[in-house]
Amino acid sequence: MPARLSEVFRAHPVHLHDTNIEFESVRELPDSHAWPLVIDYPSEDMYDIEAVPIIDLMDPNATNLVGNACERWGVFQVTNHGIPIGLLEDVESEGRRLFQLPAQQKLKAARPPNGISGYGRARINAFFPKLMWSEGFTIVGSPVEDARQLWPQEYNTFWKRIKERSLKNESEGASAALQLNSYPPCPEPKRAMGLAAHTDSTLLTVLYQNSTSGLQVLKDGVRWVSVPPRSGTLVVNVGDLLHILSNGRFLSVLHRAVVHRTRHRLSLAYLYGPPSNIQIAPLSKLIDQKHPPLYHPVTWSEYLGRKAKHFNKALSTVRLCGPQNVFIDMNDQNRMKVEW
Ligand SMILES: C=C1C[C@]23C[C@@]1(O)CC[C@H]2[C@@]12CCC[C@@](C)(C(=O)O1)[C@H]2[C@@H]3C(=O)O
Ligand SMILES: O=C(O)CCC(=O)C(=O)O
Ligand SMILES: [Fe+2]
Repeated sequence: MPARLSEVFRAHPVHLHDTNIEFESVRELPDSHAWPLVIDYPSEDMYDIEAVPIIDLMDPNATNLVGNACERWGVFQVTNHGIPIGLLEDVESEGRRLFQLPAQQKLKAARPPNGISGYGRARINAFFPKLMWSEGFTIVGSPVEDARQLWPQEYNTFWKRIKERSLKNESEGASAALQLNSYPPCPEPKRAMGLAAHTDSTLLTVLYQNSTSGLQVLKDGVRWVSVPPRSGTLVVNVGDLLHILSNGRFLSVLHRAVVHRTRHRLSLAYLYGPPSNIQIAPLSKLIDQKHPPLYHPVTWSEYLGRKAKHFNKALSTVRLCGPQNVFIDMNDQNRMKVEW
């Protein structure tokens, strides 16, 4: 089994870069990118009855609020998080500069089929018959070599800003990936998909979105709820590893990104997990006779391998047999939620 994140996909190559389009110049949605009509596409006259909780991290009750949000939603937004907005805007503008490059230039830093870092489509494209209306750039470790390919003359600006401001590396006790996502304007947004429904494999994902909406989360398995951007606010998603660590008490949230007719959306996802070779198992203090462990121990590396093979069914592949007192978790018919 690979120990480092960068080695995970050697055994799970995906070939995704053979048909690339210049999104900005396309006037009609090509058949390759035409999905069935998007249900719950956000509309001006539709408002959500329930909204994703917004939590002020300086609130004395913040810990409880976070716990409740993780149990009910698997997602919440935070204010007063201490991350300077200027830092996020700097990374956003570097991302914008990258995605504005001509396709041929970006492809010089293409993520190899068996690699983790670089430019390209989200790996999850491999599980769908249609292509997504987005492009991404994944950074694990230093992006210096990719930056050298993208901007041979002045690669320093990009990698210094990204490295100094946003990445922790594996030697500092955690693993993380930074994912820059770009969703160009789309001629037929209701028939396109920016990023299809998925859960993240992380412990937590911290997401910054520019001023254009697009992120939606599935609530109670029945409706897509939009998470509109609010200045200075970050979105936090519960990932599959936290779902396992909490023995199913916290829900990894199914989410997707829809696209817009005229607006270009950018998001930055900080995908945070444990050191890649540390085993994650349900916490012993959550286990008793009424609550037996529901998941096998698994490392992030192993889990990413399962995700690469089974995609949204990965969580059920590490599932042990269920307890007596369960009901089907509406967020995903492949898994179950425990009654607490
Ligand atoms: C560490 C990782 C999590 C991730 C795969 C990756 O290697 C880097 C990109 C991450 C991302 C972002 C978009 C959605 C996602 C499912 C994908 O295909 O790439 C996630 C992966 C994940 O959380 O499993
Ligand atoms: O762009 C978004 O809002 C979602 C991005 C996302 O889900 C991801 O990068 O994993
Ligand atoms: Fe995600």
